[in-house]
Amino acid sequence: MKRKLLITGASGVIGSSLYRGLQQEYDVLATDIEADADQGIESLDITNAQQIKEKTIGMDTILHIAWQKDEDDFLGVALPVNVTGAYHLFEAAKENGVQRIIFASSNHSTGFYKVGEDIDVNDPYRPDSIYGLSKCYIELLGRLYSDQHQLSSFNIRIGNFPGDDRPHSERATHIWISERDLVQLVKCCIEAPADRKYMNLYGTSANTDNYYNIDYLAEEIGYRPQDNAAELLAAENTQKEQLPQDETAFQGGQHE
Ligand SMILES: NC(=O)c1ccc[n+]([C@@H]2O[C@H](COP(=O)([O-])OP(=O)(O)OC[C@H]3O[C@@H](n4cnc5c(N)ncnc54)[C@H](O)[C@@H]3O)[C@@H](O)[C@H]2O)c1
Ligand SMILES: O=C(O)[C@H]1O[C@@H](O)[C@H](O)[C@@H](O)[C@@H]1O
Repeated sequence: MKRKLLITGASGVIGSSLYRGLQQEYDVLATDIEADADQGIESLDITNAQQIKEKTIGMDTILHIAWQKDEDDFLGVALPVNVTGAYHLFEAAKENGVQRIIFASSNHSTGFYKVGEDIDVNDPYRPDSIYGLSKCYIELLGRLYSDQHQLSSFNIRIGNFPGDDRPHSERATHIWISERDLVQLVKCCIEAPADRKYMNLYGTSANTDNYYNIDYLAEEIGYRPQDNAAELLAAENTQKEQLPQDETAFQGGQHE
């Protein structure tokens, strides 16, 4: 029987790619705040605890992608929508015996490390914004629920996924992830053994000069990225120098 997968934020840039890429293999319930009957996307607002309780019944895995763009407005958006929504989701998952939540976290949870600094996925958080900080909070919500309850929690710190499958800045070439690599990575997270209770990982393609070491993911969860931003640019004769440069010294750079 196919695994039952709930996707939140399925109409967005990342959500729609993942919905497309995963719907053959899994029994997907695709949701977003805006329903889209033509695409098979049902309405689910992550701030509505009751709706979340209903939609998580019988699910094996939740792919939590929904996010209201917050422009670093903690009190107005990040806290009441994104943080609160994640809390409702973890609570409902616990009550309904969901096995794993995979959360679309971000490189901005550690974006204040300097360019050139080698960082490991277990290094301390260094959010570069209120946005990044709320990602840290939700990652730790996952840590708590995995330690305290039967829930497994995976946080993918996604690099840069612009939607047209190519990097648009010099900075992006260090953290870019292609659509097929992201789909593969999420499948690896879904299929990782059930006793793997908690995992943080960076989600990028196999970019030359990647900011993060992701090689160990091949052995740990079977992730073997096929794409590389530098090779893609070389194939189309674009030099990195021709792309917009980021003057900040921090890995999180400008919010693109
Ligand atoms: N695109 C990237 O480069 C990137 C990188 C790192 C992390 N992320 C994370 O991935 C996720 C998706 O990013 P995206 O680029 O696809 O953004 P997006 O804005 O295209 O998608 C977000 C989706 O969430 C939905 N949404 C908003 N409020 C909602 C609510 N209250 N309830 C349910 N759904 C709601 C929106 O309608 C939208 O379809 C976000 O959590 C983002 O932080 C994205
Ligand atoms: O760092 C980046 O490029 C990306 O980071 C993600 O967290 C944001 O959701 C996305 O809008 C940015 O483009």
